[in-house]
Amino acid sequence: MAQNPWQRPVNKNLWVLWKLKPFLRSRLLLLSAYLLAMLFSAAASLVLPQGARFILDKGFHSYQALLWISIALLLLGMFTVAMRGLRDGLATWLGQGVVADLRTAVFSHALHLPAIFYETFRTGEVISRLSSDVTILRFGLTGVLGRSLQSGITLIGALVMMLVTMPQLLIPGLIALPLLVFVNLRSGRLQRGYSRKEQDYLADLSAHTEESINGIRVIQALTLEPQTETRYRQDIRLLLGQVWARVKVQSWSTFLTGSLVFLALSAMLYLGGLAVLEKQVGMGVLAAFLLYALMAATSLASLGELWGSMSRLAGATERLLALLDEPVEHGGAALPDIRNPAALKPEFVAPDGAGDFPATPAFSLRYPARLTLEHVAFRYPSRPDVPAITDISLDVEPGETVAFVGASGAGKSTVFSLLMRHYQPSEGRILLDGTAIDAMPLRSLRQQLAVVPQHPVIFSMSIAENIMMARPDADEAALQAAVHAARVDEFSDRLEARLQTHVGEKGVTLSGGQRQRIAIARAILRNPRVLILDEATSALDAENERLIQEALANLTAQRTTLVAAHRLATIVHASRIAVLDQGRLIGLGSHEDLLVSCPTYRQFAELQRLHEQSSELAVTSKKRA
Ligand SMILES: Nc1ncnc2c1ncn2[C@@H]1O[C@H](COP(=O)(O)OP(=O)(O)OP(=O)(O)O)[C@@H](O)[C@H]1O
Repeated sequence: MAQNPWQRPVNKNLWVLWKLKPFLRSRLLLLSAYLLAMLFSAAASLVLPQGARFILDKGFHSYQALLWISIALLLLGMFTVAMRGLRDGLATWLGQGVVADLRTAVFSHALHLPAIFYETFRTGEVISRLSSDVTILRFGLTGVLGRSLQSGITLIGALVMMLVTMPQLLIPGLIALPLLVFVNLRSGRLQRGYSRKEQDYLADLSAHTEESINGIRVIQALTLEPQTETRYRQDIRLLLGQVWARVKVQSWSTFLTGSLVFLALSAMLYLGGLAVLEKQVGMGVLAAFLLYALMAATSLASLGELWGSMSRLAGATERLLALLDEPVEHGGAALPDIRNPAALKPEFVAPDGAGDFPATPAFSLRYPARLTLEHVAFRYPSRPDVPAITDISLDVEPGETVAFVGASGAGKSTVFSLLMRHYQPSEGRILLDGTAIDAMPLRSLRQQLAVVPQHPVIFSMSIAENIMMARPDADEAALQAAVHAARVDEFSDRLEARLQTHVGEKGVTLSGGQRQRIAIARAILRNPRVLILDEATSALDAENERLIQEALANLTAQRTTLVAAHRLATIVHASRIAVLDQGRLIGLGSHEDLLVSCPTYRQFAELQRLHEQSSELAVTSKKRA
């Protein structure tokens, strides 16, 4: 995994902006039109002071001259504002387009980042980069392209015109110029540092906000509101500290550059006034010179701003591009090539293995898979000294159901994660029909599997949409069949909008068991070759579990199934049972065999029987009461 951008060395220069070049490449025509509009706009504003010079020196000689010069000035002014409008419009279009592409690239990339990335990188941080850094980029880029770039050209033009008009008056300007450049460079550098930290603190704040709002029920239940509020206040204080530091530098810089500019302008006015009094030049020439000087000063101020915003832009760009540098899942879908933004269009995204397996597989054309684990060992990257799985070998026949049994933390879910290729085994390999899963396109592999997890993730949409995610083009009959088989209709029929009922964020309006039923319906609809049930019925009551077990029995009969379960009722139906203990496979066989050969299993079965008996007793006495 690449270095966590959180700890990346701070980029000290603006070259990072050069990396945005690929995003401009696909917009060369727009870029050329923008550059032309900007050049015309700069040239036209540089001609305007000449109009003032003519009016003052020649305009008062005759009525006709005054009229013609005024008309010429009007036309020039209109041309200038037209070019300016065009420049701003094109700049916005260009800037927004670049940012939209970059944002899409980062989001697509985030979709393909491996599990380990999300273990070390807070989701709130990713969201903050995609929101606040993108906002900085959006406004910054549009501003830089809109005004500031032209300022550079105008500054050079104004200096040349000043040199041509009254070279001797340039001296105060030439004295002030290096000082102005120094102040701007210094403040730009300081602002960049503060701005980067500001964004880091903002990301921290977003991450904490997200964590707190997501865990609001736990916070309220543990009455942690005051501590959470204190942490939030601390985050805000840190953030404001950086903002204040940056604003202080910004204000000082504005004050110093403004003072220097006025000093230089006053000196020019005085020296120029002396030349007019001594009749060396006309009023018009001095007026034109002063207008150029003013133009140069405002351009310089604008360039100062450009330096500041380029610094902020560099920080935001660096943070976004850092995400793009993170390696994606091994064998993951083809990534959008940032050098080719055309690749960001949907048809280019994730073509990997798409043809290997149809998205809507007709089950009759399929066959159950053979699954083989060969000396598989694994340690979580975030905990490399503790083995999670040690030397597991297992051959699961096509259509067989193998139940994984073991204490909490024995490694059941880890085996499933390895099978889904969320992680790579540290040793050994996993084969599907004799092919190492590493060698398969990730998409093909995952299209053949379906997992019903212990804690299903439900999205903020309707029940039907949540189920259809498993197979977006399934027809109504298939949906209804899955809904019925998973007993979703048992609760959806009681809701006013039935399957169209919106379930709220993360399915908050549903019970744990109802969420599990939706997840089971997804798996039924997906119709996979290998079904993984990771304590899929743990949140169901006995009655519903019995009903769903029937549906699951139909489902598992036709495919290879791996089950992690605690309840004996589920386990005894499996063809074989794999007993795990601290990541090792310590027993494999039927329920009856293991009762004889595996003391750990015997103990487990005994405990389960006692547990189930006491649950039944509790239910019976509750019913009696
Ligand atoms: N993301 C992770 N990073 C580091 N260690 C992990 C991670 N996930 C699980 N582990 C560790 O790996 C071991 C196996 O965990 P696993 O979740 O596979 O157990 P399990 O048998 O499924 O447990 P349960 O029945 O409680 O779900 C445990 O010691 C656990 O702490």
